[in-house]
Amino acid sequence: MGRAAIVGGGVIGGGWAARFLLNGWDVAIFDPDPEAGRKIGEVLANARRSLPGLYERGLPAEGSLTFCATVEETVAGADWVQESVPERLDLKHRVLAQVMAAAPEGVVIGSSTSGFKPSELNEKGATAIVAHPFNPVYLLPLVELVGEADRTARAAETLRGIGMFPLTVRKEIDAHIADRFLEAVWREALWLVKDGVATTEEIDEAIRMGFGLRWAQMGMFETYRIAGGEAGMRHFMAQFGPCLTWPWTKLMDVPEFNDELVDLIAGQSDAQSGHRSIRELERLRDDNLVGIMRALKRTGSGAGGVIRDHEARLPLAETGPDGLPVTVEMQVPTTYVDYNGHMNEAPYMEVSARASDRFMEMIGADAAYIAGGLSYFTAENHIRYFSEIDIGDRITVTTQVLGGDGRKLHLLNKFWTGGETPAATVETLLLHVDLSTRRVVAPRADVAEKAAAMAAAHAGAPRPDRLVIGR
Ligand SMILES: NC(=O)C1=CN([C@@H]2O[C@H](COP(=O)(O)OP(=O)(O)OC[C@H]3O[C@@H](n4cnc5c(N)ncnc54)[C@H](O)[C@@H]3O)[C@@H](O)[C@H]2O)C=CC1
Ligand SMILES: C[N+](C)(C)CC(=O)CC(=O)[O-]
Repeated sequence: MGRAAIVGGGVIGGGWAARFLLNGWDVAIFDPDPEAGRKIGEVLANARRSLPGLYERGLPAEGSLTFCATVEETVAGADWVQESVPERLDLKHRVLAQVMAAAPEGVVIGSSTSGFKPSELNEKGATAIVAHPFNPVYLLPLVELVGEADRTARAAETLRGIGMFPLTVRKEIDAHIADRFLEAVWREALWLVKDGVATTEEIDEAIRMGFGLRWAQMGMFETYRIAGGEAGMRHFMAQFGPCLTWPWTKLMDVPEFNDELVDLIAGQSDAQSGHRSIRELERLRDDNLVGIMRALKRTGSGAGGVIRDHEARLPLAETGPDGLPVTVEMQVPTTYVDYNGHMNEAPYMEVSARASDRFMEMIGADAAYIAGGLSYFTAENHIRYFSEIDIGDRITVTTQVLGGDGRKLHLLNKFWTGGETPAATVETLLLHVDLSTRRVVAPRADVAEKAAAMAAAHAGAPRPDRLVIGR
C-alpha cells in the first residue's frame, strides 16, 4: 500500500479516491470546490456498498482520507499522483506544473484525460502519462495507459494491485482506444435523435436489450466471430464487409453542437430518467454492475477474470473467532439481499459451497486434483439461521470437520458477522467420487491424510447442540 495524491476530486477524482482507499491506500485530495468533501463522501458511500461485494475475500483495511489546502501539500510524499481536473489543456498544464514542482522525483503522475495525448499534456515539461479510467472508477477495471514505457509499466503494476485492468496503448492518439470508439457511437446517437429517428430512450433500449449485453463479456471481435456461424470471422466479414461502404453511418459528419441539439437531448433525457436522482441512478447502476461482474467471475470472462486475479492476491485470515480455519471472508453484496431487507436464503448455500470448495483446496482436492478425475460431491445440506445478515455485513466463514474418513466428509460451515456466536451454520456432507464412474471411492492417500489431520485438529472444538446429518 502507499499514498495516493488525487488532484481534482469530481466524478472521476472521487472514484479514484474510493478505489485507492478501499484497497488500503492512504489518500490525499485537493479540490477547490467547497462542496468537494460532500460530493466525495457520497461517491465513497456508493463505493463502500458495492466494491467489496465483488469478492469472496475481505479487502484490506480502508486507508485514511485527507483533504489538503494546496496541490503541493497533496502530492508531497506521494507514491502515485492522479490528475483529474476538467478537460481543458491550459488547466491541465497549470496543474501539472504545480504537481511537478512538489511531487517526489520519478513518481507516476497519471492524468485521467479522456482525449489529450501525453505529448500534449507534457508540452510544458511535465512527465505525466495518461491513466484514463472509466466511470465508476471504483468498480470498472479498465485504465488505458499511454506514455513512456517505464512509467506505464510501473503504473500497470500498481493498478493491478488495486484490482484494475491496465491496457497499455501502443501509440498515442487522440482519445486513446475506448473514447475514440465511444465517440463514434455517441455521434451516431446524436444524429439519430436530431433526425427524429429515435428518442434517447429508444437508443438506450437498442443498446441494453441487445448488443450491450454481449459486449460486457465478449467484446466486439469475439462476438462477430460467433456471428459468422461455423465459418467464423471470414464469413462474417464476407457477409457484412460490403455494407461498410453503404450509407449506414454518418461517422464522418458531426451534428452541429448548438443549444437546439442540447435542449433536444437533455429534454428527452429528463423525460426518460428525470424522475430519479443521479445518486439513485448511480446506486442502480452499481448494483447491476456488481451482479453482472459476479456472473462474469464464474467463467472468468472479461472483468470477471480481473476480479478473480485480484481476489487471489488478497490475503485470507488463517483462523476465525472460533480458532478454526477461515474458508470465506466477504462483504454481503446488494444482490444477496431480498425484499425482507436481509440476506436471502439462497446465497447462504452459495457462500457455504464456496467455503466447502476452499476446504477441499486446503486438503489437496484442488483444481489439479479434480482435473485428474477425482472430486467431492455434496450429498446433503442443512442450514440454520440464527440472526439476520444484512447488506454490507462482513461474513467470515470457518469450517469445522465434524467427522468422516475422507471418503465421507461431515463439515460445519459457520457464518460469523461479529457476534459471539455464528449468525448461521450450514451442516454439509461431502462424498468423494471418481468423476469417470460417478461412484464413491477412497480419496488419494495424501488427501485422506490431510482430511484426517484436520478432523483430529478440530476434535476438541465445541460441536453444535443439534446435528441433523447422520442422526
Ligand atoms: N466524467 C467521465 O465520464 C470521465 C471523465 N474523465 C476525465 O477525468 C477528468 C475529470 O473529469 P470529471 O471528473 O468528469 O470532471 P468533474 O467536473 O466532475 O470534476 C473536476 C474537478 O476538478 C476540480 N478542479 C477544477 N480546477 C481544479 C484545480 N486547479 N485543481 C484541482 N481541482 C480542480 C473541480 O472542482 C471538480 O471537482 C477529465 O480530464 C475527464 O476527461 C475520464 C473518464 C471518464
Ligand atoms: C464521455 N467521456 C469521454 C468523458 C467518457 C470517458 O472518458 C470514459 C467513460 O467512463 O465513459
